[in-house]
Amino acid sequence: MYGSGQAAGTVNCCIASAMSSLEEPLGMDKLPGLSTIDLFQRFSSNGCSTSRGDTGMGSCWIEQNTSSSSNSYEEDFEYEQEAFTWRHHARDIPENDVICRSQGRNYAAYGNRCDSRHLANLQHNSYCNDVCLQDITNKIFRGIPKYVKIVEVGARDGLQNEKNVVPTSVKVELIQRLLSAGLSVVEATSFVSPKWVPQLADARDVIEAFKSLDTARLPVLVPNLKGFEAAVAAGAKEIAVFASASESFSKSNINCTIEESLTRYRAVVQAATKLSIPVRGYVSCVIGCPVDGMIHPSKVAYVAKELHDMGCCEISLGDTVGIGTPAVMAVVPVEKLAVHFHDTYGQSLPNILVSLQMGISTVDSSIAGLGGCPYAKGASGNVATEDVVYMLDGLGIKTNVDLGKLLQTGEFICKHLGRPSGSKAAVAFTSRI
Ligand SMILES: CC(C)(COP(=O)([O-])OP(=O)([O-])OC[C@H]1O[C@@H](n2cnc3c(N)ncnc32)[C@H](O)[C@@H]1OP(=O)([O-])[O-])[C@@H](O)C(=O)NCCC(=O)NCCSC(=O)C[C@@](C)(O)CC(=O)[O-]
Repeated sequence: MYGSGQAAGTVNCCIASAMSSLEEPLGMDKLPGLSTIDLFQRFSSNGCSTSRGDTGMGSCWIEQNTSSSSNSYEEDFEYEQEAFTWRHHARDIPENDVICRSQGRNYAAYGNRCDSRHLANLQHNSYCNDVCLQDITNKIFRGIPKYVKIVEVGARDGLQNEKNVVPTSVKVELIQRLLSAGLSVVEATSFVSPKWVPQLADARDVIEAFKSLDTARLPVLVPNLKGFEAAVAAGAKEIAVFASASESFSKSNINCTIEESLTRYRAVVQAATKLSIPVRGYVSCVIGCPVDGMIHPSKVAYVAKELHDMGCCEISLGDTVGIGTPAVMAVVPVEKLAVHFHDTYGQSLPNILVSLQMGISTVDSSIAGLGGCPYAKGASGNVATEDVVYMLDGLGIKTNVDLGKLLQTGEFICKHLGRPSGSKAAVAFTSRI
């Protein structure tokens, strides 16, 4: 049995509409049964009640004191000193001032536009009793990690699908900004065939730009020994190999079978181990494949185990959690697992929540929700890093990422690409400003 154990009992909103990270919608019968109403009723009976008819995630107003609904910004301001809130009130805010709140912290940007200087000086006023917040979080999301490592994949996964070539200088600045926003791992590029992914043909130049930056963790994708050697020559200190749980996707993505890819990766991991270079392993299409349809969890577990056994220190799953992940957890320690969601059906955040409940504490995401795989038709961008950080902030989970700087970074790359952000949080903050 899979998909019913670990996730049961708490986060249901995630489950109701969970779908494949790439294409396949999953039936309700495949998902753990949970009850939102039950969750919130139980929660309310513990001294907190929901008001204003909000019960949805992200807009849950949980009162600690009885309070009538207030109509002014000042009232909300005072009220929130004692309230746990995921709801953001913007009533009666002075015209040119923007108050953006997250988990009892106010990010205040003064002025009538999203100016980087203003965002850089965001005021962090702690209105919320952290202890209470943690207590509430613990009740709802029992076992949820206190810290989540975000692996930012925007510069690689996000850009690889871009038709117009992004100049190397823009890629380098994007990576610099992501690092300065506090992201500890920024996947920088891929050493793949430039015929297959022309956008990343400048991989060497991108990595060389960071050669002197010893502390930055900038893993790169390599599909074979040739890519590995080029990556090492350029100065890469961490790599990732990428296998698939779907035969068809493996062929279309790296032009070989799953077994052939594992043989290649064994050689790569062996070479990397000799140089003490850590290797991350990806498993793509772990639920659905646009061509092969549903993928059996045992296949996912097999590929994940092979990658783990050959020496990959972390396995990132493109998974709809609740189905495939438990099968993998039986063969790979949970602390070595990461989740990697494309937001094709808008289910990434709830899926991440369920992943956290299962004990996973590494989440891949992409700035401004950029991305999509050129060899997975229909797969949209990754879950936006801004949205992940906003949600984790709201849950009181540490990421060490500065949301203000992240928003600026998203603005920077979207401006360059000439398109709006794929991050809901970024759009919301910008529309207020
Ligand atoms: C794997 C190959 C190279 C096989 O491609 P192939 O055509 O089968 O390779 P080949 O060995 O026959 O060589 C053909 C040519 O490519 C060259 N070549 C061979 N290897 C390299 C290399 N490393 N770097 C540069 N050049 C290379 C090689 O030297 C030769 O050059 P030529 O003699 O014709 O001039 C190709 O299929 C490829 O590069 N695929 C990469 C596709 C890719 O990057 N996809 C996106 C990443 S995966 C992803 O996004 C999913 C993930 C990870 O995010 C998780 C998720 O979302 O689920």
